[in-house]
Amino acid sequence: MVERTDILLDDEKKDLLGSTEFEDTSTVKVPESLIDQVIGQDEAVEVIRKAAHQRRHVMLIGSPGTGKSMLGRAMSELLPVEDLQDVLVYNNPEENNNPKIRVVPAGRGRQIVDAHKMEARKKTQTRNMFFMLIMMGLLVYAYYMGQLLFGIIAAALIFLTMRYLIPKDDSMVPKLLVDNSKQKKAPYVDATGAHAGSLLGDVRHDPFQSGGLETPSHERVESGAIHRAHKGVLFIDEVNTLRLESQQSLLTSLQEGEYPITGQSERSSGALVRTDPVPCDFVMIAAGNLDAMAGMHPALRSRIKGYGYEVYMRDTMDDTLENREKLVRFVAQEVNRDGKIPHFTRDAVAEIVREAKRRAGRKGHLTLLLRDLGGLIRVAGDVARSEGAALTEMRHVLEAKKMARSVEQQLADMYLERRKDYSMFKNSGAEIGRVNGLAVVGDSGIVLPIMAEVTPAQSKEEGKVIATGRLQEIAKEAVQNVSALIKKFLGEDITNKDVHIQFIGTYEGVEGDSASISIATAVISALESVPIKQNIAMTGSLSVRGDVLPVGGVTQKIEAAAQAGITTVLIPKSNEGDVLIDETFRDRIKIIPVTSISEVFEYSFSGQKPKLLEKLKKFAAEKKLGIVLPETIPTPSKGL
Ligand SMILES: Nc1ncnc2c1ncn2[C@@H]1O[C@H](COP(=O)(O)OP(=O)(O)OP(=O)(O)O)[C@@H](O)[C@H]1O
Repeated sequence: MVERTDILLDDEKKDLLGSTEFEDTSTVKVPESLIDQVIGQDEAVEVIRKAAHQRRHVMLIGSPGTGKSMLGRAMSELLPVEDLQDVLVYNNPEENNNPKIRVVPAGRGRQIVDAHKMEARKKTQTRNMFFMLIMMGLLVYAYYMGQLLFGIIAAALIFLTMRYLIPKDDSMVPKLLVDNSKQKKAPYVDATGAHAGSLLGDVRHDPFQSGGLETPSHERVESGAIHRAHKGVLFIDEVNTLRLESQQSLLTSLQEGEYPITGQSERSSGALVRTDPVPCDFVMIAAGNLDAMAGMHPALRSRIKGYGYEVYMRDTMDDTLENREKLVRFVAQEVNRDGKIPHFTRDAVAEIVREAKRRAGRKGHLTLLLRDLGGLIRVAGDVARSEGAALTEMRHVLEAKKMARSVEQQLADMYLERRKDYSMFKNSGAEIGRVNGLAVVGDSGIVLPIMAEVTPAQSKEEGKVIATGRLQEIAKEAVQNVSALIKKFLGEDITNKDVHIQFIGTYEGVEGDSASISIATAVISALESVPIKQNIAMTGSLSVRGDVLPVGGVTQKIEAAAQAGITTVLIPKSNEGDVLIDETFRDRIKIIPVTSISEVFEYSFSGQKPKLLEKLKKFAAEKKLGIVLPETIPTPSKGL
């Protein structure tokens, strides 16, 4: 069995950036178009290009921060700008509540409105001139009649009437509903979380609904996101969060390519108004995670399926030199986009690449959760800037890593503190039925103590497995599977016993089966009264044959164990390559990859275990589970 403390160290000794030539990121070439800046999502990029050409809708499903909205913006750059149009809404003198719609080429709308305004202004000026002449005549007449005071009062009254009571006649001036005059590319409209009004358009309420003081209804019409996205891209993240009625209306607008605007609030005077259909010929990008897809209106989903593309965004990309070079470009892109932070030195970029490997949590991969990585780049740049440094260096990135902790990491630290306060976990000595398991909360690891206790069965018929600690589906199943295995494993009838398994301090709930080797160890320890070393923590999934299978988040788990003062951690051998622990922890923890549950026992049980060994041998002899056993359970090696 190999003990590894140097996992991935060899790899780090190599230059992470290979022969990529650059001194700092200021010399790295960044492509101009947004679509060429997208990293690691080749399939999505190809689909977006195709969909832009064919004007098809796209559904992008995947983790947040992988570039979904970036692809939406990129698509808008690919759509032809010549097709853009302006939309005007006009008063309808015959039916005030049914404003008329006119579509003109982009830029023309503003000219039309200006021309109408000019005309209305001229009309008002002529009218004002007329009133002025009357006032002057009145004053002259009053002067000659010796009634100047009366004349002044009358003129003032005429002036006030003209100024405040006679409304300006601009009811014929259309309103520019969609203005594309300044657009250099097709519009990109983000309608994430939009309520009905902002998505589909609205008509404002008018408190003065009659008597000549009312605002003409066409002036109260407001465009919706679907109209502003006409000939462009409508991006909706978490499409399932839109109300079902809104999704239904969205579907209608997709099918028709036009959608009238009406007041969305039933009790408002706006609800009486309904315009002619307003064009909304957009390409939709619906984004979200798998839940979003499940919660989506089925008809809307099938429309996208039938008339568009669906892509699953990737979370990681292969760790090749070519992809590392793309990350170099990513750093340059993010620095340029920020505009304030200094460029990165080669070493600083190497540290970012290392972090991308670490965050991938998978052997031979680099993370594509690039928004988060971009966050780290900005914090590092800010640290450098606050020091007045000309370039962002590696030490700034290391400093930023300490500062840019996610809420989950902060939460994990809080739990750690709390557990320390109440001595909830141990890192020395040995104890029966108690294991330091490991789990991941968000993107942070935590030590998750698991206790097992065996008591005579409460029910007469059969003993039960009782697991507590807010276990969710998969975790519950894991507990059941492990207990079945243990019964088989020990070859002992434990049907007359209740096995209590408690996950301690799991306020955040437990999901997954990565604690199954810990559960097995805790239960067997409790059944056989063999103490477990508390300086050891472990993670791994257990097959029904007794093999230790891979789990997720090993790096974070190992770091959490080290932070809790644990000195040895057992991980599945197949996860060996995924380990990329932070330098600060490297000397503090020994990592032992294991392949079978017997190895787990070998390392974690303390003292002599003749009875257990006997059982294991018998068990192996029956070859039920294919476990290879040592001749004797050895005294564990130094430091364990
Ligand atoms: N694949 C990528 N290539 C280059 N940059 C990326 C990529 N993914 C994310 N980024 C960077 O992260 C930023 C945020 O990403 P974006 O908003 O597109 O993610 P998203 O998938 O839409 O997330 P959410 O679903 O949370 O909105 C981008 O503006 C860009 O700077």
